[in-house]
Amino acid sequence: MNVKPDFSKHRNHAETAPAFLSVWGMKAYYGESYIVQDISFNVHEGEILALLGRNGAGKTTTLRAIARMDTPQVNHGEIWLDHQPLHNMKSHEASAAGIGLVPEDRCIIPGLTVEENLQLAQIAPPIGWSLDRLYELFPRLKERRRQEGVTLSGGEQQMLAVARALARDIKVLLLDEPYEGLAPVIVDEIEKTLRIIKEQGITTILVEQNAVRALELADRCIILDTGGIAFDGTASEVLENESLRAEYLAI
Ligand SMILES: Nc1ncnc2c1ncn2[C@@H]1O[C@H](COP(=O)(O)OP(=O)(O)OP(=O)(O)O)[C@@H](O)[C@H]1O
Repeated sequence: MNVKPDFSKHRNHAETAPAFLSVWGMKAYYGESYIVQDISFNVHEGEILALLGRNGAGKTTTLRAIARMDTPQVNHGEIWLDHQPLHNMKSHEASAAGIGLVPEDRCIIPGLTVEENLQLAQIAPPIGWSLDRLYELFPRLKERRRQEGVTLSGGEQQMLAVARALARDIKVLLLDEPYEGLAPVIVDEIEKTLRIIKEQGITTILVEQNAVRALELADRCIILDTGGIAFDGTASEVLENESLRAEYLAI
């Protein structure tokens, strides 16, 4: 008999803990396609949450919904950030409220230097870290500040994308596959930076295909499976649970 493991006992965190970022009953669609299917979860202030799951599980869609991008359409549920109702906001308002989305394609602006990319992020309030503070965190960006952003290496572009998010006054960093296509030594460097960002009190949601690396960094983990939450618990619970990893993460 093939008995499917039951991880549902882990699903109750969203109902019990006080939240900094809270997603409740969120349903997200691309046109007629029902992608994120009534999910609820909490993120606590200062923690790193790994949002994991197979290809197509709905991770990027969830990040985009929280950031209030034009797509997907969220037609049910609530999203609260530090007592502010994100579900009533457009993306620029969510950004002003403290959401910093770093998309998978990094979106470095062509024709602008590293420094101009950072300055552009600070053209309107709320302004976050100063250029000096950003360059202290990312010395490589300081070395290359006069270089056109799109000519940086993949790792450097990822650093620039994260720095650009921090250049605004954010409360939550949403990172979509920051390790994608990067050599392990560069992943080490970015991971180190994310630990420093955490020490500065910023809350992070990390979507990553490299589940082991993400779990080593994260405090908590949510696993999505076909648009629903299959697991909500600590990162170490996932690392220690072989059947859970095999079932949803293929690791
Ligand atoms: N713009 C879109 N229009 C229609 N369907 C979309 C769109 N973007 C994503 N989808 C669909 O939504 C589902 C979830 O996609 P999503 O990108 O959120 O998954 P994911 O978990 O981030 O996957 P991956 O790890 O492969 O990036 C997929 O079936 C995908 O084909």
